[in-house]
Amino acid sequence: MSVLDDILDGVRSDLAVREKQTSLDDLKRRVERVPDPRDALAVLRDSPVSVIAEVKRRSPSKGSLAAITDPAALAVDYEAGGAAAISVLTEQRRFGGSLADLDAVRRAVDVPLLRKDFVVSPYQVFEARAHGADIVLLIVAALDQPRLVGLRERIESLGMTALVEVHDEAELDRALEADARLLGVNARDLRTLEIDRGTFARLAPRIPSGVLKVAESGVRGPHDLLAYAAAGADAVLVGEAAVTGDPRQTVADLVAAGAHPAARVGR
Ligand SMILES: O=C(O)c1ccccc1NCC(=O)[C@H](O)[C@H](O)COP(=O)(O)O
Repeated sequence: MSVLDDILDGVRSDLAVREKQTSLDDLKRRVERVPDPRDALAVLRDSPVSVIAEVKRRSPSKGSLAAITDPAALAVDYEAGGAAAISVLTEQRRFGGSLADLDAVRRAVDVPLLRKDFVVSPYQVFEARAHGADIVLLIVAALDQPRLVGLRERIESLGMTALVEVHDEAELDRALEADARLLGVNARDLRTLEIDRGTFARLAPRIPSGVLKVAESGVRGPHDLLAYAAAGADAVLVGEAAVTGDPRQTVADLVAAGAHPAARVGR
C-alpha cells in the first residue's frame, strides 16, 4: 500500500466518525453563518509570485517538524511576513493537524486560507467552508474523474476556490479536463515521498496561460522560488522551510524574492 493510500484509509475512517458527530444539515446551517469566502484567485494574482505559507506540524516524510503550540501566532507571523494566503493542514493522523487549527488561524488573520487535506467527500468541502476556508485542495491522485469534477463544482458553488493538485502529465490532463483554474504542481510524489523540483518546469509548458500555477513543495529559500518563477509559477507553497526556520523572516525573504524583477523572467 502506498503512503497516499494509507493516508486515505485513515482519512475515510476519521470522516465516518465526524459524519456521525455532526450531520451534513448541521454543517450547512453553520455555513450560513460564516462570511463569504475571499476571492483567492484575485489575491494570488496580485503580486508577481505569491507566497502561500503552510501551518505544518509534522509529515510522513520528515516526522515532527515543529512544536507548533499556537497556530494562530504562526499565521500572524506569516501574514506579517507578507504571505498572500495561508495553508492549514487539517489531516490529523499523519500531519497532526485539525479543524481546530483552521478555526484558530481564521480568527487570527484576514488572508485567504487553504484547507489542506485529503478531500474525498462533499462533507469535507462543507466542513472547509464552515470553518472559514477560502480554498480547498483536491489531489487528483486521490480521486476518480467524476468525483474530482463533482468536488470542484461543489467547492465553487460554495464560493470557494479549488486548488487542483497534480504530479505528472496524466494527472495534469485530468485536472485541465476538470476545468481547474488554480492548479498546483506538487514536486513531492505522494506515493514515494520523493521530491523532484524539476516536476514543475516539466509540466508548466502544458498548462494554459489562463490557469494560475502554484509550485508546491521543496521550497528551501528564495533560490527555489526564483527557479519555480523562471519556469512560470504564479505562486509557491512552502511548509517545512517556514515552520523550521524563523517563520516571519523566511516568508518575508520569499515575498521579497517574489516581488523582485528577476522573478518576472520567464513569466
Ligand atoms: O509532506 C509530506 O511528507 C507529504 C506526504 C504525503 C502527502 C502529502 C505531503 N505533504 C503535503 C504537501 O504537499 C506539502 O505539505 C506542501 O506542498 C509543502 O511542502 P514542503 O514545503 O516541502 O514542506
